[in-house]
Amino acid sequence: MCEILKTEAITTDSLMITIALILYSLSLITQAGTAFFAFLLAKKSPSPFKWGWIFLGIGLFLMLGRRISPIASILETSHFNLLDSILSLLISTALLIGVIGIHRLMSRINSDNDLLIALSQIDPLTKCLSRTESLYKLSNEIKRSFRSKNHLSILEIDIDRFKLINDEHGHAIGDEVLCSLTRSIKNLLRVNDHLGRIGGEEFIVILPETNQESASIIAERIRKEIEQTTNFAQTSNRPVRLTISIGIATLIPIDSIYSIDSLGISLLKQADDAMYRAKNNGRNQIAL
Ligand SMILES: Nc1nc2c(ncn2[C@@H]2O[C@H](COP(=O)(O)OP(=O)(O)OP(=O)(O)O)[C@@H](O)[C@H]2O)c(=O)[nH]1
Repeated sequence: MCEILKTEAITTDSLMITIALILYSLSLITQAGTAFFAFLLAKKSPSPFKWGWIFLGIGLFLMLGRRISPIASILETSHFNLLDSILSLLISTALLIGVIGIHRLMSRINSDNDLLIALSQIDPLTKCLSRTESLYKLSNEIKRSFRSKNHLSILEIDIDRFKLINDEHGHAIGDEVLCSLTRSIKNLLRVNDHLGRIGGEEFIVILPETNQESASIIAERIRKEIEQTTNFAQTSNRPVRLTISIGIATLIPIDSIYSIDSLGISLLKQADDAMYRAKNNGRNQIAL
């Protein structure tokens, strides 16, 4: 009888030892996997986050000793603590879930960030460049013009009597007209040119490596195309036609005492003054 009880106790003990060993091993594998995952994320992440992941990975890696020592102790002495093995697995699992959670949160923040950057660069209605991005592109092109010693031209385009279009057809049709006009202008530009909306019905075209003569030819081509288009609003029951006035300004890249920002502002002012001259001379024309 005593012998049977002793055998049963030994069997139960071996089972418990096996369970504890399995739990500690699972905990070890989970934590090693988490450390490996953190190193993998470090490789893919940009600088500020990279170091966070590296230190987390190193911490998890060093803590593997805490998972290995109970396994070694059981194998050496057959002493085990079932509760500790359960806790060990719970801690490793919690660490893995935590790392996955932080990774998902950071991916979300990154994609929201990308969206915000895209929104600040693109005009939400017409999908051409926003005013901020247009001015940024302009200062970059001014720098490039000085480096390459090539002329740079800009066009300021303003729709003539756009208020009348809004009043006659409604604001929604007015918005459709702005979108169609953007598409029409884009179709006439080269891939290196930039088109941006800098005001309600005011656009800028940045023409790199373009002198005043070429800029006038491009401006006239755009003006003519818009004048000849028979309808800018497909959803309107009456066709919407329009004309535009264009002011042209050209930068000649000779040594200047002015900063890039002042040159950009002055170029915009020249184009704006030219555009108002075109308006004052009767609209539907280009002016230098
Ligand atoms: N539909 C629509 N209209 C806009 C938008 N932004 C500005 N506008 C309108 O554009 C019109 C601009 O009017 P004005 O500045 O008087 O100029 P205009 O009527 O085009 O006349 P000129 O420029 O002198 O030829 C206003 O009626 C604004 O409400 C927009 O995003 N959508």
